[in-house]
Amino acid sequence: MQTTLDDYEVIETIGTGSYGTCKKIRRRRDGLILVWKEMDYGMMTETEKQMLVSEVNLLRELKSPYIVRYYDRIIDRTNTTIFIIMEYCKGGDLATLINKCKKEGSYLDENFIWKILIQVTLALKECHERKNGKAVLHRDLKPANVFLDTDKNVKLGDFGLARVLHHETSFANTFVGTPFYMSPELVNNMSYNEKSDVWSMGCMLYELCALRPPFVASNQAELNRKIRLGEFARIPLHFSDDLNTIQKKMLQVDVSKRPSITELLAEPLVASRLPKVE
Ligand SMILES: CN(C)CCCNS(=O)(=O)c1cccc(Nc2nc(OCC3CCCCC3)c3[nH]cnc3n2)c1
Repeated sequence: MQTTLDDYEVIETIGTGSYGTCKKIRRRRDGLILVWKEMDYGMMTETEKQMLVSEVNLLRELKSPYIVRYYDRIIDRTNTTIFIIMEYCKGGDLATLINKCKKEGSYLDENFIWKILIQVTLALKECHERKNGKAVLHRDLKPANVFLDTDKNVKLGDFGLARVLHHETSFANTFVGTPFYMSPELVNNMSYNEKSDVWSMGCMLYELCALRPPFVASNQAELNRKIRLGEFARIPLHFSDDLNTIQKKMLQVDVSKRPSITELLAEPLVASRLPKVE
């Protein structure tokens, strides 16, 4: 049934993303804690609004324990705002966790990093499997978009929203952060594909270990050059050769040599760590 804003009570603002504000809310009827993301569609063209509607409809279909659960959407026409209601992830995002480790001068636990790798890969598998012919590519995989629940299980968030925002006219597109995770094919203006998400995941895995991205530069041209070259130092020696091996496979500049999600899940180092299907 269609819910209204009155069915929820705002607890606090969690933060502001590239598309709008994220608030922690409580569903009045049962006290369930959720979040909503407010997006002002007032400035969007008809095409962008259509894209937003289709992205939200795709979000509804993504059902995986490793993807932030979509609950509902409320459209407030008077303020041209759409509220997308989703599962609240108590553990926060990985960007916050990485910054905490940097400050403390400590590394993340290797087993925790493997767990993140496995769960993000399973989340992407769910998305890449064609949903009635449409694969949902994340396009904006980064630590700030990976959340943790109470048991420190991964919850991939903000799916699809990235695509709406990468549309030329959208305001957000002009002020997004440095694209450290941009794949070589994107740098070379080729099309984004499923293996581009694997590249971004390789960059994220590197950053979880080294507490900095594999390619760093002070400007876009320099960053593009480094990404095209694809050279980076080994992850810290603190981490195993196994983790280093799998991480290097994901950062293959040549797309044909880079594993797909399915090939990644078949890698012995990964397959041996997959949750047993109950
Ligand atoms: C901007 N950073 C400093 C983060 C500040 C805020 N800390 S934090 O690490 O995200 C944090 C702290 C505690 C709980 C949660 N839970 C949470 N957050 C979401 O989005 C956060 C939002 C994403 C866009 C940018 C602003 C923040 C969710 N989306 C769907 N479920 C969500 N659950 C997040």
